[in-house]
Amino acid sequence: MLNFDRQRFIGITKGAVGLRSQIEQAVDEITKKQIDNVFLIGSGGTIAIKYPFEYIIKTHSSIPVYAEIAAELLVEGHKQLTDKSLVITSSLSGTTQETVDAAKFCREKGATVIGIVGDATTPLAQASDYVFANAAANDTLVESFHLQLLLIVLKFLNNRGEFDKYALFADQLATVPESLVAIKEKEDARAEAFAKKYKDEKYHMLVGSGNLWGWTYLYAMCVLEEMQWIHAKSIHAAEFFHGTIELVEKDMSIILFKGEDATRPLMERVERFVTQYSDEVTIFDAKDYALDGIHPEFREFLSTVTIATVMERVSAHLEVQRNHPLTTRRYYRVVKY
Ligand SMILES: O=P(O)(O)OC[C@H]1O[C@](O)(CO)[C@@H](O)[C@@H]1O
Repeated sequence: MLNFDRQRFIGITKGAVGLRSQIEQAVDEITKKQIDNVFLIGSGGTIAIKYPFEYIIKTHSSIPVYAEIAAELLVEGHKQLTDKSLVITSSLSGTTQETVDAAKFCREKGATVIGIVGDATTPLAQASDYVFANAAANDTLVESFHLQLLLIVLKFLNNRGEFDKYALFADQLATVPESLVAIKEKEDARAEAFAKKYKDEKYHMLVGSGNLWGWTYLYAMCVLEEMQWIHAKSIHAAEFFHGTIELVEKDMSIILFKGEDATRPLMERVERFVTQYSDEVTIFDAKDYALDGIHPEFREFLSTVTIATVMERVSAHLEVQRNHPLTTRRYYRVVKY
């Protein structure tokens, strides 16, 4: 496969699931603190990868959960943030200033801070009470962070008596790295065809919901806009009919990310509409991807990793077809703002 190193990918994803015992030990300690609420904090891609966990906690637990953008939290504060809050934050570089500052702010309030990083010596790690480190890069960060977050969040719900199948789930998670490679292999030709067809497309609408809303926001902003300089809008399937609908044209590129959670009918409603009025609808459906070691009832938790692993193939081909490296920036960390 184009620009893909199997061994590196397996090493990173196995590194994430291999943190299981460290995560369980930390979560057991944290649970003893009688946590009242959970804050999921990040910036850009790292808040986007938290949104599925806001969804998972809302739909599986009675504990209040808040997904907060780091810079916004810093200026407005949060009355629910206390010494009984569990804060989960992440930064691959460990140096994104507003994320690091938000972790420090939460710690000053007495909250317990978990930091997920690529390197345990970075500022976010130093600002956290519990650190999970797994080296990754932009092409693997969603898989790495999502797998760790699944272990953290579902173990926490297990300790609260809200997810009794955690041990089985965590055992089965170990099979995911190999499945993801097989999914990439299956989808690579389709990803290449998409990149060839849409390399000069000026605008894409991306629609997602539930577990995949964060991914939809991430792919539009952090990949198409940031890494490819292509205009893109992320639209929640439930909101599609409340505005965006009026822009649909026969030649409008519309990308649908379909997951396997309770919100799937919202995506099906959008699909029925857009396939009638646009000839350029591309569907990436988590249901199409085999996860042999995973019990069907756990599949909804993995939509983000399967879709992200496929879209990494799309990004790899877009970069080549458009002759625009995914790493090129003209402003981000280049100029001051
Ligand atoms: O994970 P880090 O190193 O904090 O980087 C966050 C940055 O990376 C991105 O997620 C993608 O480049 C941006 O949206 C965000 O600003």
